[in-house]
Amino acid sequence: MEIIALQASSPFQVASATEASCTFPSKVFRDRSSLSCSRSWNRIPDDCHLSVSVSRRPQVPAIRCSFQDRHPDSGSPISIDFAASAVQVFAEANEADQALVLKNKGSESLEGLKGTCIYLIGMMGSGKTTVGKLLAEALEYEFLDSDKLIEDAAGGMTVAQFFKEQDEEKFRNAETEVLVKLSSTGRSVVATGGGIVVRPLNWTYLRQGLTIWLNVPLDALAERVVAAGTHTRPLLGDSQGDAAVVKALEKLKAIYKFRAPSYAKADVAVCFQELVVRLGYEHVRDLSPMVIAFQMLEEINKFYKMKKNGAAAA
Ligand SMILES: Nc1ncnc2c1ncn2[C@@H]1O[C@H](COP(=O)(O)OP(=O)(O)O)[C@@H](O)[C@H]1O
Ligand SMILES: O=C(O)C1=C[C@@H](OP(=O)(O)O)[C@@H](O)[C@H](O)C1
Repeated sequence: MEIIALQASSPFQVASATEASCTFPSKVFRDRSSLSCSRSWNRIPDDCHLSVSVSRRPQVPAIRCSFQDRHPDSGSPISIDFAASAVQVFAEANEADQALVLKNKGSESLEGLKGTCIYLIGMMGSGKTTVGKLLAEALEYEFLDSDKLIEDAAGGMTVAQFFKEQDEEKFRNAETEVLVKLSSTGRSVVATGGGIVVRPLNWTYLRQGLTIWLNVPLDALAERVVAAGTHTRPLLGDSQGDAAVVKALEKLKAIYKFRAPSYAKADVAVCFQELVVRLGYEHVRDLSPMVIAFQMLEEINKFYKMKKNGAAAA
């Protein structure tokens, strides 16, 4: 049997509970880490369609399956091993299984975290609050929202009122004060305000916890914040009507340009665009909060594993 490294392959797609398929080579498999191919052949026919049976066990971090057939041209035997990444398996599981897996995964992460606070950072609308709540539940951590803590400290004044009646500088001072208090706590997932990263002083406190950046494409953010109403996010102004998404996107672009290097300082990042490609989805809106929370836990575990290996090697 001729064995040649596979050059082009496609996203591994789970079609149903028991069927998965992979079509060569019309689509390019972009995430090589989640596909391993033990054997291949020298010319892959354009229309070669491979079907495999998959054991669906979401509790298992990754599934492997193998496929055996004959090469359509030469008739020689072929054998291919696939491995789907953990998030691919998770994304295909039903909600009840996902809840269970998230809980198990959360328990696994506790060993590395050792009670460390988690600070979620990212642009406004990136899902820090939505996903943060799920993450806190999985870890049995407390969920806190820095905007909410600022509002409470200001006697219930909303963030939007704060910007209107005082100014951004005073809001940022209040934000730092909240962060100072938070830095002496543990076992919390904190959804921070999108602008917390710009003050270098804030990093002194953020660094006492684990920072996770939710890296979401700006066009998806613009859609979300307009759907939620831009009046709640004073830096975007009040964009309404047909051009609202376009206007919000322009503002987000300007803000992001300035902040991107600060977000990139996070210990861990979850890149939504990468996740979309890996899962073979069309759009960021296809990523459920559960899938994002799962991927966060994956990244947290990876981070502490690398840290442990680094310490052992030193
Ligand atoms: N994965 C997601 N899928 C769909 N909608 C989402 C997702 N994450 C967040 N949202 C929606 O986007 C808006 C902003 O989310 P939120 O969690 O408040 O962001 P942040 O706290 O980062 O500002 C909310 O209306 C929320 O329901
Ligand atoms: O990006 C920012 O500067 C801000 C984001 C908001 O929080 P969210 O990121 O939770 O929307 C809030 O703190 C305030 O409107 C300022």
